[in-house]
Amino acid sequence: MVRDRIERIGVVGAGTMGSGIAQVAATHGYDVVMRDIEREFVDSGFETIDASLGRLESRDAIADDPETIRDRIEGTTLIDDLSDCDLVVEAALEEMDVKKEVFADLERVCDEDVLLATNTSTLSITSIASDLEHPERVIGLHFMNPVPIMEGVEVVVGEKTTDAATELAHDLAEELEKTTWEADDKPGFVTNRILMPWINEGIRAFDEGVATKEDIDAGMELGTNVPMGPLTLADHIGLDVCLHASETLHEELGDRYKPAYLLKRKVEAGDLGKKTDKGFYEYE
Ligand SMILES: NC(=O)c1ccc[n+]([C@@H]2O[C@H](COP(=O)([O-])OP(=O)(O)OC[C@H]3O[C@@H](n4cnc5c(N)ncnc54)[C@H](O)[C@@H]3O)[C@@H](O)[C@H]2O)c1
Repeated sequence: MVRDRIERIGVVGAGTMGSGIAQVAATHGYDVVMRDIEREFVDSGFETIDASLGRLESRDAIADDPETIRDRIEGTTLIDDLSDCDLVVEAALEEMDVKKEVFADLERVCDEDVLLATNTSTLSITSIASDLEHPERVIGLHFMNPVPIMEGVEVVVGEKTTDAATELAHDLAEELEKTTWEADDKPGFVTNRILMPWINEGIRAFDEGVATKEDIDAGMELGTNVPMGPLTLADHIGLDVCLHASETLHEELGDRYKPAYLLKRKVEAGDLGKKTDKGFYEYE
């Protein structure tokens, strides 16, 4: 059973992602409790939120004024202040020990029917929930950076996650005007499994002198129609976050840089994509 009447949302971590999630939830009328371990991190989260709301207001992109939205967010350093939340999203450091500790604390302070979501980029939802009494209400709710701007949210379903928890995660993301897709609890899910080798290859190409960093980014932007090249995107994500994600994937998946077997096979079969009307998709 998960509670589906959501009024108050807890956010653990007030960094890049946590502050963004708190902001988006408050923008959509939810009361939010944003928790970090030190007051200075909570304050810095509020600074990020103020700056972002200011930019959005100047573009007429928010319905309420920034102050009204900000007033819906309560900052705290105490985990117990999350006890009256109807749902919690964890966005603390990308380290298994930290996540496990946070979820053990959440299980202690939150009611049994409260959905506990993690914003992890690569760590296993099943592992994060493995020491809990109620792993069935743990799910991945993987927001993208910057949260107020990016439309997509990846819902990651752990071994023990119930259908009701999965449905609620999709519903909440949609309430926040996001569009979801679902991934199984496999390393890197959909996004980072594919994105991280791409970013690492961009970094290697730069290091090996294939082109300047500007030309690598321009090549990928103009040549493949992505909005940002790998080096610019890595800077936006945070190089530490990229490193953690890459290390997890490396540990779990090994060498992912060889061409995929299915790619070779499709080429040999003459299924070259749009130009032959068939690649991974079919075209008219
Ligand atoms: N940065 C991205 O582009 C991005 C994108 C998607 C998902 N993520 C994931 O989101 C999570 C957060 O990433 P981020 O970029 O916001 O990191 P960040 O370093 O900006 O923020 C993390 C915050 O968590 C706080 N924290 C650490 N331990 C805590 C605890 N026990 N309780 C409460 N707060 C604690 C830190 O003090 C820090 O303020 C990670 O799991 C990351 O992999 C990041």
